[in-house]
Amino acid sequence: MASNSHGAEDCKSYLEDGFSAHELFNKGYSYTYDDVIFHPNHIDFATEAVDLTTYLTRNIVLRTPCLSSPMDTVTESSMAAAMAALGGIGFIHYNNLPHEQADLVKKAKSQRVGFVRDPFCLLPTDSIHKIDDLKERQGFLCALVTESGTVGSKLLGIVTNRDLDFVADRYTQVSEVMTPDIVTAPAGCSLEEATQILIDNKVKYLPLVSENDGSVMELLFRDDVKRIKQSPPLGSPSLGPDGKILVGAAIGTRESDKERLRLLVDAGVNAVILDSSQGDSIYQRDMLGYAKRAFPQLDVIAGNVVTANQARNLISAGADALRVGMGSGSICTTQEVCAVGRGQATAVYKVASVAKESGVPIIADGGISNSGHIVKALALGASTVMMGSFLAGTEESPGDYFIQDGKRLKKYRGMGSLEAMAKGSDTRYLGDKSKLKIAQGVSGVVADKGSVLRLIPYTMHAVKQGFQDLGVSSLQAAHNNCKSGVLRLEARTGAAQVEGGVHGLVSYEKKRF
Ligand SMILES: NC(=O)C1=CN([C@@H]2O[C@H](COP(=O)(O)OP(=O)(O)OC[C@H]3O[C@@H](n4cnc5c(N)ncnc54)[C@H](O)[C@@H]3O)[C@@H](O)[C@H]2O)C=CC1
Ligand SMILES: O=c1[nH]c(=O)c2[nH+]cn([C@@H]3O[C@H](COP(=O)(O)O)[C@@H](O)[C@H]3O)c2[nH]1
Ligand SMILES: [K+]
Repeated sequence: MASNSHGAEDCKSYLEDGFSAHELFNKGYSYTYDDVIFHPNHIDFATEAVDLTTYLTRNIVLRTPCLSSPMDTVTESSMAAAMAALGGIGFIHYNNLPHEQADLVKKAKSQRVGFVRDPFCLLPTDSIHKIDDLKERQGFLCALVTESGTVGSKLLGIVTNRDLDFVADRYTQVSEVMTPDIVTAPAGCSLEEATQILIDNKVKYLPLVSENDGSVMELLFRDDVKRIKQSPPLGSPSLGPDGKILVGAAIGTRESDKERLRLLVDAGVNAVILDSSQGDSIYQRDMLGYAKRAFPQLDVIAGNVVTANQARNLISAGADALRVGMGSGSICTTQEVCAVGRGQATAVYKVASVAKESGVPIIADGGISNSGHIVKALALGASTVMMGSFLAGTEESPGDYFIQDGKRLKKYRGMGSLEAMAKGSDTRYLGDKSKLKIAQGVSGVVADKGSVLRLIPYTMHAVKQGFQDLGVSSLQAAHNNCKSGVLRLEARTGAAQVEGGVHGLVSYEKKRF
C-alpha cells in the first residue's frame, strides 16, 4: 500500500491550526461524524491515485473498504455476491435456520454478477391475473414460462408487458400469450459473451439455457447490461484462495451456534462475525476461543465494542478484527433503551488507537449515511465501514419493492426490532417464545436506491476525492496522519453544521450522482 504520510518534522506547520484527533477526542464529549470536520491538506496527486486497499481482518485484504451488514433486510446471497464483485464483502445474516444460512453462503459463492439467478417463473397453465397481482405489489418486467414453473426446468416461453396489454380476459393462461421463440444463450457463458448475444439480437431479456435439456439457469436484463457499462468500472472482485468470491456470515454466541458455524465453514465461508450489541462478554470470549480452536484458518470478527477496554479484552481473546458501534445505527434504539453506547466518531477513534497497536483492523459499523461519513470513519482509524441503511432499498437487498404514495420502497429493520426477533426466535431459539423481548431497534422503510453496482462505485469515487482533499493517497497514510497529528479537525457548532448542509433554498433536488 502506498504511503505518503508526513514525517514528524513536517508536522510543525500543521500544528498551528485546529486540533489533532488525540486532542479533540479527549475533551469529554461523545462526537459523531457530523460533529467533526477535517481541515483540507495539500494535494500533490490525482484522485485516481488514491488506493483504498485495506484489511478486513488480520489476514484478509479487500480492494474496497465496504461491508454489508448481517441484517435480514440487507444481506443475503445477491448482496454478498455484489459486494464481493465490488471488491468489498457481504455478511449473511443468521435470522434463519443454520442450513438456510449455509445455503445462502453457497448460493452467493456461485452467483455471477450481472445475471439474475432466480428470475420470476410461471407454469404455462398459470393465468395472467397472477402477473397483474405482482405488478400492483412490486412492478413487473418479464416472466419466464417453464415446464414446472421454476428455474432449472425446460424453458417454454417468455411473457412481457407487451404480451399482456390488450388481453381483456385476465384469466387467460400464460401459454396463450407467451412468446415461444426466444433468443437464448448457453448456460455458463461469460457476461461479455452473453452481452454480445443480447446486443446482436437486439433483445431486452436473454435467458441462459442448458444445452443438454433446455432448462433455464439464469437471466440477463438489457437494463442491467446498460447500467454496468455506464457505471464506473467495478474493479477487481474479492476472491478467496479457492478462486471463489469472499463471503462472510454472522453467528451468535449460543451453544447451537457451534453447529451453525460448522455448516458455514463447510459451505466455504471466509470470515465470521460474532454478532452482538455488546461484545465484551464471557459468551463472546468462549465462542472466539472455540471458533479459533475448531477452525484455526477461519478469521473471526468480534464485537461490537466502543471503548478501549472492551477492545483489549476481545483482542486478548483472539479477535481477528473488531466491529465498532453501539447505538449508532439508523434503526438502533440501544442508547435510548439501555443508556449505553458512544458517539461513533469517538468510538472509532478510541478503539482504532488501541487495536492498531495489536495489528487488529477495525470495522466502523452503523451511522453511515453519506460518502463524507465513510471518509471520516476511515481517516479516524477504521479499516472498513459496515453499512445497513445505506445499502437497504437497493436491488440486491432482500425483500420486494412496494409502492406507497407513488414512491418505490423496501422494508429495512433492526435485528433487535420486535419484528426481526419474532422471526429469529421462531428459528434460532426453536420456537422458544417464552423469553421476555425488549426491542432495541425499529422496523421501517427506505427508498429505492437502484443497484449497489452503481451506488458503491460512485460513493467510493467520492471517498477518493475526500482522501485527495486530505492529502492522503492510501488508508495507511490516513491512519499515520491521524496518529501523528497531521490530520487536523474541529468540532462543528450546530450553526456550522447547518451551514455545511444545503441551506436557504425554497426547494431543491439532491441527486447523489
Ligand atoms: N450495534 C448495535 O448498536 C446493536 C446491534 N444490535 C443487533 O441486534 C441483534 C441482537 O443483538 P443482541 O441482543 O446484542 O444479541 P446477543 O445474542 O449477543 O444478546 C442477546 C442476549 O443474550 C445473551 N447471551 C448471548 N450469548 C449467551 C449465552 N451463550 N448464554 C446465555 N446468554 C447469552 C446476551 O448477554 C444478551 O443478554 C444483533 O444482530 C446485533 O448486531 C442490537 C442492538 C444494538
Ligand atoms: O441498536 C440496534 N438495534 C437493532 O435492532 C439493530 N440491528 C442492527 N443494528 C446495528 O446497526 C448497524 C447498521 O446501521 P446503519 O443502518 O446506520 O448502517 C448494524 O450493522 C448493526 O450493528 C442494530 N442496532
Ligand atoms: K441510533
